[in-house]
Amino acid sequence: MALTLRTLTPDDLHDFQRVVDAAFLNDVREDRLDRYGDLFEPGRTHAVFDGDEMVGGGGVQTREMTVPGGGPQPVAAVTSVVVKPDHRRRGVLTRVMRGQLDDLRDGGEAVAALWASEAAIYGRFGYGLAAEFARLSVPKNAAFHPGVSLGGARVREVPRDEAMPHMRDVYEALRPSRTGWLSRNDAQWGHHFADEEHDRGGLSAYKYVKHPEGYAVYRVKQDWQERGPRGELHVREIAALTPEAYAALYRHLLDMDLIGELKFFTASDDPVLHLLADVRLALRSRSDSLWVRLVDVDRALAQRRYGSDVDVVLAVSDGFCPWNAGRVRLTVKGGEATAQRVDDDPDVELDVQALGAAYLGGTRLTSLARAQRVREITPGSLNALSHAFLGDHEPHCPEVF
Ligand SMILES: CC(=O)SCCNC(=O)CCNC(=O)[C@H](O)C(C)(C)COP(=O)(O)OP(=O)(O)OC[C@H]1O[C@@H](n2cnc3c(N)ncnc32)[C@H](O)[C@@H]1OP(=O)(O)O
Repeated sequence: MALTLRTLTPDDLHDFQRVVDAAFLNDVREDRLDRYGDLFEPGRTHAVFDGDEMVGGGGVQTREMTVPGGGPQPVAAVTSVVVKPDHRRRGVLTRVMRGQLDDLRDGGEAVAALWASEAAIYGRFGYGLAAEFARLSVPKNAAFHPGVSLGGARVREVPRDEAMPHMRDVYEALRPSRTGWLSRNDAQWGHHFADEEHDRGGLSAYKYVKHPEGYAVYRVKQDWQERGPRGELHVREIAALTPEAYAALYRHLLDMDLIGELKFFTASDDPVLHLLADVRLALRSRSDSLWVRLVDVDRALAQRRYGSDVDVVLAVSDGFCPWNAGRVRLTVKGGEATAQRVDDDPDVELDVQALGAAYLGGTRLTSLARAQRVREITPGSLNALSHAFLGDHEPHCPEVF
């Protein structure tokens, strides 16, 4: 099989959408081929061809992602990585990853990030598990601890048209300080809150809650049982500028009549757990969310800030992007970092995958060392480095892209 790789032209977008549908086992809807067109950037979307047939591909969205202390920074948001079911395990994905990362090296973003459909796929390409999300389920009427203030502002259910501009303002105000949050253009806002019948998975249309300092968006699954209604309220997104607004929005959702339970996915350190008087009422599980790849280790390391001063030489290995391999001195003074290539003896040895995992401050380098993914050479250097990488909150990406 002679495989070739190239980026798309706008004329290829329908074919690419068909490959996406085939790969994700979706029904191909010819009338909906334009639907995601504005999410793909043809010049940044690679496709692999077997002769004339497009058999796989993968895209990059040009976005920003907030990094610890460094605010929003450019990120290559990798999306729609797909191979047709009859062309798998023949290296098509590997060709796409090669093309993407080579292009990024050439003046692109220093960091790439993605959500993985399966967790075993991307480690080999240098992506590390950088963030987790929590799945929470909280019963209706769960009480808050007695010190909680809901403030005095009114919470209102409003139409989508009224909610959207307010949501965008709140999101933008929060984004610079929320590690893992992404910039969203109009198309991405529209896609994230797409609300046609088949987007709903059997649930209601979105309902929008507005607080002067926050918002929540949810769907409902009705469930009329013999003992009374036990509907499910699925929170799509909740964001608030103040603790009072946050508590008021949750109180509104938790006290909704006809509902038995609130279900949502959120940051693994979501304060909602600590709002509850009885934390065990919240059933919770965690899973991987963002996978991060440092495309240019030196630039990426200098792009974020750190929690404490440190001066260590890292011996970095990188099998897939060998330009990153070598010794880098990371020096942090007052939170600001420089990363310079040196010949000095290394203090810590690690793979680029481990650096990607630690990058957002959500995965401790000390844990990675216990998992034999990081090796301390100079005693004490690992603890110092691990501590410096931690952020003041867990990274979270509220949007699967
Ligand atoms: C960011 C995102 O878009 S995530 C979405 C990813 N896409 C999907 O899940 C859609 C369904 N799956 C697919 O389209 C394909 O199976 C893909 C894209 C996951 C893999 O594509 P392939 O062309 O089969 O991968 P390729 O042949 O290049 O495999 C490279 C290596 O990864 C391994 N690999 C590929 N897919 C998987 C997987 N799902 N689980 C574990 N290992 C995998 C291969 O075994 C191979 O290993 P080797 O180098 O040791 O031989």
